[in-house]
Amino acid sequence: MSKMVPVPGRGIVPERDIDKSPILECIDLGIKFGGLAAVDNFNLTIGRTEIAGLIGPNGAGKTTVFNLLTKVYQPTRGTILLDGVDTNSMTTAQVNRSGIARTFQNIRLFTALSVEDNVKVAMNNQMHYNMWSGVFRLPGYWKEEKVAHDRAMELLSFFGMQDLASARAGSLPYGAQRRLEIVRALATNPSLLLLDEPAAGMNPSETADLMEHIRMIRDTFHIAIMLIEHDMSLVMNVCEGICVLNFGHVIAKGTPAEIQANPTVIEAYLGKKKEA
Ligand SMILES: Nc1ncnc2c1ncn2[C@@H]1O[C@H](COP(=O)(O)OP(=O)(O)OP(=O)(O)O)[C@@H](O)[C@H]1O
Repeated sequence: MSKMVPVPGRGIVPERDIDKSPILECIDLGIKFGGLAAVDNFNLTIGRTEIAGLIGPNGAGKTTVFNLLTKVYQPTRGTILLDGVDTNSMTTAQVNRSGIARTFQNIRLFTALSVEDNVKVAMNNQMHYNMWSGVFRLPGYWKEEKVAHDRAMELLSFFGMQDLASARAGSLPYGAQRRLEIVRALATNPSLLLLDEPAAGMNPSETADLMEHIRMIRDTFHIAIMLIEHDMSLVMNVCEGICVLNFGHVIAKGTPAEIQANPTVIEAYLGKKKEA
């Protein structure tokens, strides 16, 4: 884990990312549903290869932040800069092509398709053969198919899932389905990977394996990862910077050690958790 250092205007940044511009900047981001400000005055900067955590009690606004970043929701106010580019006018698909991929709290796979096809469908935004090549199975189609197959197998191997390539996605055990979701997100070639409760429903050994893979993703693909997670041991072990939300507001930002020692956080979140 790289040392976190304070940089004026950017908060704390992993030392290795200091000379690189941030991958994500949220400036005064907010959204209202009716009268409720689900997220308000949200400011956060994420370094190019940072593993960042977004935590907070149930209903704090964490998933809403992911929905704003991926343009499922249009912000009521504020700006999102992805690699320095304002995403205001972008659709969800455009944001994905520009570099943000996500997984969901509830698994969303094509359960009737094979594991490999699930990955290939995710790659679709990068396939270049035209319709006629596909319909008539022309050489361009087969060439792209080979590239897609090789890439899918490479990504599946990363998670040790290559032998499951032809299995039906819906037949996989729960933990493997969660890993496949991450593979599908990686297949879109993101520069920022958003993971919404990746350890939910996993047993302790699967969670430990996931932690290892989150670090490996960062080190292999050199991308940033932002994760929402209720499993505090995972968050405190893998995240370099942590942002804490409560009732839609950022109540703390800092390193795992700073967050664990922050009285406001303990009162709002960790303290409550311990009492439960
Ligand atoms: N589409 C919507 N319409 C109205 N209210 C919404 C909508 N989406 C979210 N909210 C509200 O915004 C608040 C934040 O919800 P959100 O799902 O972002 O919380 P969360 O921190 O992800 O919670 P959890 O940990 O339980 O998943 C909640 O009060 C929720 O009811």
